[in-house]
Parts: sequence; structure tokens; C-alpha cells
Amino acid sequence: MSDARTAIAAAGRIVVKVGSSALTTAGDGLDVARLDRLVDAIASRVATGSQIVLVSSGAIGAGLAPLALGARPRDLATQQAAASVGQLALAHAYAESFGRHALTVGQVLLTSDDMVRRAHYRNAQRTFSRLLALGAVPVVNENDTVATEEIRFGDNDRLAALAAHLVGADALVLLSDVDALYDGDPRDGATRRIAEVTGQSDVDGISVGMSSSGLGTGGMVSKLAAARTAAGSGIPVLLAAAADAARALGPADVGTAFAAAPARLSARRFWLGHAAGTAGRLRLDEGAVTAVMGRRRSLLAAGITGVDGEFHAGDVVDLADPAGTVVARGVVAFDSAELPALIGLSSHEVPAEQRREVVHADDLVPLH
Ligand SMILES: Nc1ncnc2c1ncn2[C@@H]1O[C@H](COP(=O)(O)OP(=O)(O)O)[C@@H](O)[C@H]1O
Ligand SMILES: N[C@@H](CCC(=O)OP(=O)(O)O)C(=O)O
Repeated sequence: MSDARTAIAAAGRIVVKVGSSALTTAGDGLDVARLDRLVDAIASRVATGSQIVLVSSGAIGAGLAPLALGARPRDLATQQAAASVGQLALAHAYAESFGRHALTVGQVLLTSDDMVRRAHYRNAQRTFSRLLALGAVPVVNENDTVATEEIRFGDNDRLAALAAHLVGADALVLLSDVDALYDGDPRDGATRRIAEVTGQSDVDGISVGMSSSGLGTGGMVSKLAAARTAAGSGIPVLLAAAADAARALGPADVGTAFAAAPARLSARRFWLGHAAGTAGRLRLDEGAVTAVMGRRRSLLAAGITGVDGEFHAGDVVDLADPAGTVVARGVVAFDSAELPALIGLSSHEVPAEQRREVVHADDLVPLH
């Protein structure tokens, strides 16, 4: 067995994500029999001592039939109305289903804003930790009814990858209606299953497509991006069919396993790189790009050529190269109003009370 599969089989804490296409059918809504089978697999794993956080899609799909809506709506307001109805049905079905195993569920609804704001992030971390310590199974979804276009995750694969880091998971299991990653969209005919992904070269050149069910959102594109985010931060990932949940959560001999990168980023650096929204942008000259990216140095005023946006000391900002490409993110130590007078100055020219790094190396995360 590969290292990733061994790690997933031994994981003490796992985030399991299940997609709409595996739980709901257009027209019929929530498929309780399929949900029960998934819950049985999770309960078996919990019985062996593992802790599971379940990220479940399906609210919009489950809300269509009760509202007499045929297909998945395109406009945000109707999606939100469907999610409002469907989330209640989903939560109820999980409470009933886990109840068959004497397990209690707790509902956690998150927006991407909760990942951006550090206080929200910490608070969510505490809630998960208490729920798990109390023996409950947290059931997570995006808080669809309040999420506006700007603050939406939009796809739960990304939410699951961020949640895996937030709860300190040892593994992420993505369950869908497809049983593995293939070298092309399986709907297009003959394709080969990719059992192990150990690096970028394993996925170079494969063709990934969007959702086939009309219920899911991101298709394989968002699953690959989520797998890369989690694996890149030290969490092994298994992609498998929800119908194979028992085996995916058992000996892990199915699906596609993504090997974890060796070093797990600290929660803070992960948050900076992946989750934080930015308040503005600093434009860097070539020398500064080399210093902060190549030599992991702090960013000094001398290497800044421009400042965009309004921000305060302590906010997260983008760092862009001379071509305008964002190459890093960091916590800025000055208000945007202070910086124009300082940019381009050498340290000895900066007034003594302002003589500090603009972004300290410890607060700076390269994005490549
Ligand atoms: N290279 C690929 N390998 C596997 N599946 C793919 C690939 N490209 C596209 N897909 C499609 O992605 C779909 C899964 O995405 P989606 O419907 O969004 O699932 P979910 O609702 O579980 O998030 C599959 O049904 C499959 O048709
Ligand atoms: N929050 C939405 C799910 C959005 C989503 O990412 O769906 P999917 O691609 O099926 O995982 C819902 O519950 O319907």
C-alpha cells in the first residue's frame, strides 16, 4: 500500500466530504438510502476510535423537490431559497441516520468570510474541537442562505480542504459519484484510472471536466484543486465514490490517493496563503521579488514601487511582481496612508519611528 493509503487507513481525525451528486437525484431530491449507507460507513470508522468531520453538500439538491423546482436554479436567490429548505431536510436526515448508531450530530455552517477573519477561524476551531471531544459528528456545509456572491466558497471541495486544515485532520476523503480520478473525463469514453498521485507530473496533461450530474458544482476541476491544497499542506487525500465509502474509510484500497507534501504548514501560514482575503496590494520591484521569494527575506520599503487599496497595519495584502502577478501574501505593518511617503526609501532614509519591515518574513507566504 502507498504511504498515502497507509496514512489514511491509520488517520485519527478525518474530514469526509460528500458531493450533491452522491446524495441527491434531480427530480427526486434527497436519497435517504444512499445517505444511510454513507452514515453506516462513517459510524463504523467512528467505532474504531477515529473522529470524523463530515462536509456534506446537497442542500440545494434536497430543496428542489419540496419547492417544486425542476432543475438546479441558476440565480443566487433561488439557490439560496432551495438551500434553506434543503439544509433542514439534510440535517434532519443526518440526525436520524446517525441516531441509528447512537451518534449525535452538530451542524456547522460556514462562509468563506469565516476563514478570512482570524477571530472567526479560531472560534470555528474551538467549536469543532469541543464537538469532537464530546463525541459528536460535526456536519458542515456552506452557509448558503447568507453567503453573497463575493463571500461564497462556491464549492464544497475547497471548503473541505480548508476545514481539513482548520480541524488538524490527518486525512481528507472526497466522495463523489465518480470512483476515481481518470486521465480524461470518463464520460468521453476510454480513460485510465489514476490510482496514486505523488506529484504534479502524475496529473500533467490529464483532462478534467465539470460536473456531469447537473447537481454538483465544481466537477473534477474543484476536486483536483482541493486535493492539491490539502496534500500541499501535509494532508493525504483520497478521492473515491460515495458508494464505496465503506472501503474508502476502511482499508483505503479504492479511488485515487494523493500523497501529502512532507511539511505541514503552520495553521497561520496556511491561513495566510489559502484562506485570507486581501485588503490591498503592494507592487514590488524585481530586486524585492527576488529577496522575498528566493531568499525568504522581509519586504522593505525600498523594494516597493506602488500601493493599491486601503488597509490598516495588521491586514493581509497581496504582493505583486512588476508584471502585476500576485506572487505572495503577507501581513502588512503599516496603514496604506503611511506608505506612499516611504516607498523606495532606503532604511537609513526612513524616519526612525517607522524603521521596520513593511512585511516581516515570518508574516509572508510565497504563493508559488
Ligand atoms: N478526469 C476526470 N476524472 C474523473 N471524473 C471527471 C473527470 N473530469 C470530469 N469528471 C466528472 O466530474 C464529476 C464529479 O464532479 P461533481 O458532479 O461536481 O461531483 P460532486 O457533486 O461529488 O462534487 C464526475 O461525475 C465526472 O463526470
Ligand atoms: N452548499 C451547496 C453545495 C455546493 C457544492 O459544492 O456542491 P458539490 O459540488 O456537489 O460538492 C449545497 O449544499 O447544495
